Amino acid sequence: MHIRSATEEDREVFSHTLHAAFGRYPESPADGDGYWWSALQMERSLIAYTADGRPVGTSGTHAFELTLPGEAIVPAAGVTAVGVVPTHRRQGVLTALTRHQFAQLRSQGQFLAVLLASEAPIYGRFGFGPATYTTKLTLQRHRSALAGRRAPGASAPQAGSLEVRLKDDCADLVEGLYDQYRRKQPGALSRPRLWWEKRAGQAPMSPDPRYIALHRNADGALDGYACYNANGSETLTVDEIVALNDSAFTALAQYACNHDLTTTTVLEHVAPGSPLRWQLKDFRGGEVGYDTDWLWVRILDVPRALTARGWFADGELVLDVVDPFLDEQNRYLLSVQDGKAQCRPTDREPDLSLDIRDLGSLYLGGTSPTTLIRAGHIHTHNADGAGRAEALFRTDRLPHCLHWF
Ligand SMILES: CC(=O)SCCNC(=O)CCNC(=O)[C@H](O)C(C)(C)COP(=O)(O)OP(=O)(O)OC[C@H]1O[C@@H](n2cnc3c(N)ncnc32)[C@H](O)[C@@H]1OP(=O)(O)O
Repeated sequence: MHIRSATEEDREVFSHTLHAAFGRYPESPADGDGYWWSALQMERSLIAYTADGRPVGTSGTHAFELTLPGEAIVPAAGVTAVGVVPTHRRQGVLTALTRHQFAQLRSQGQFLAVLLASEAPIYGRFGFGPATYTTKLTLQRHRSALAGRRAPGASAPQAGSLEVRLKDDCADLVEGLYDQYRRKQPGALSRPRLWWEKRAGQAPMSPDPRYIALHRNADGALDGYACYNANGSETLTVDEIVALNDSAFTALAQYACNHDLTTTTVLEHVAPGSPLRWQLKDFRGGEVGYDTDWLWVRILDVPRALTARGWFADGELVLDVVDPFLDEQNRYLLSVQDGKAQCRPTDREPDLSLDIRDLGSLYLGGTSPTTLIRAGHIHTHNADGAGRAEALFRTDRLPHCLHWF
């Protein structure tokens, strides 16, 4: 087997090999806009060939920016289009593609890779850990009334306004709002221009017909949108609500739940920690479903990764990090002061011993160290290691990623 980087001329071969891996016939010729793979950059993609020249495996990366805790924005390679044709599975093709890809990424100075996993058991062995989570909230219209604010002494924000547009009539506003939102939201990815141009991915970028409810604050400034469709049924489905503040999110959710001729509203991609359920008069009015992992993180350079994010408590922790896939083991002293970290090799006794995949899970602040200690994945060497890790990795806002790729 040999692996080589693809070129634009390989797009058709790449697409057919990938689709064969999924057992799904391509919906259109490989160059068709409006399909998720049209935003793939061939020069960032790999193809694996058998010794006799048959293409059997694919993988690629998107050039994303990822927002870290503390609103640090860093490059992240979005691993995608991973597929090995059924006749060549379990012979190490993906393993070889991933080794090749990580070597390339490291040689380019990249320190983070991220992905969405088609199946959860695939990627842990390569050092990826689930780092953001998502839920689907289903609300019955008759149980979705809001309770109103009750914070003693706090004044209610001034009411904003809503406007309904066809998605294709306000694509530029939606793109701009998403970009403002993702820069503040830990765990969020950029949506590169190419995705909007190619109408790649899922709504609101894809050509699927949708309405957009735009929200403006009391001063008339745009601060959120909901992308939705009722499709003539009694269920209104909201693909995503993107809001620059909680008031806009609440107003858009309330709008979606109060739509005439519908009985049920499904909010896809509600962030863990969203205040919405707490705002309902009936706490059980929202049924949580599809509570699952979303973005997986692979750290390729521990010191660079840990010093890139913002921190919210001072402290020190010695981490013994094993990376079985890359056959590496290193011990680091992580010291945080005034929101900034230093991370250096050390020979001090460790506080925690952990696998690189578990460090990936902790990295964005969406997974508690205590949970992974209790699960038996992280070993703590002293009585206060868990508490110090908990205090150190905690963030001001839980990470969330809306982007599908
Ligand atoms: C980010 C994305 O693009 S997600 C999309 C991933 N692609 C798909 O789901 C398409 C359908 N599946 C496939 O194409 C293939 O089965 C792949 C890509 C998931 C795996 O490719 P393979 O070449 O078979 O993987 P490879 O042989 O390198 O396997 C390495 C190890 O992972 C394990 N493994 C691979 N796939 C799976 C799986 N789906 N579930 C559990 N274990 C798996 C193998 O058993 C092997 O374990 P071992 O080292 O203990 O023997």
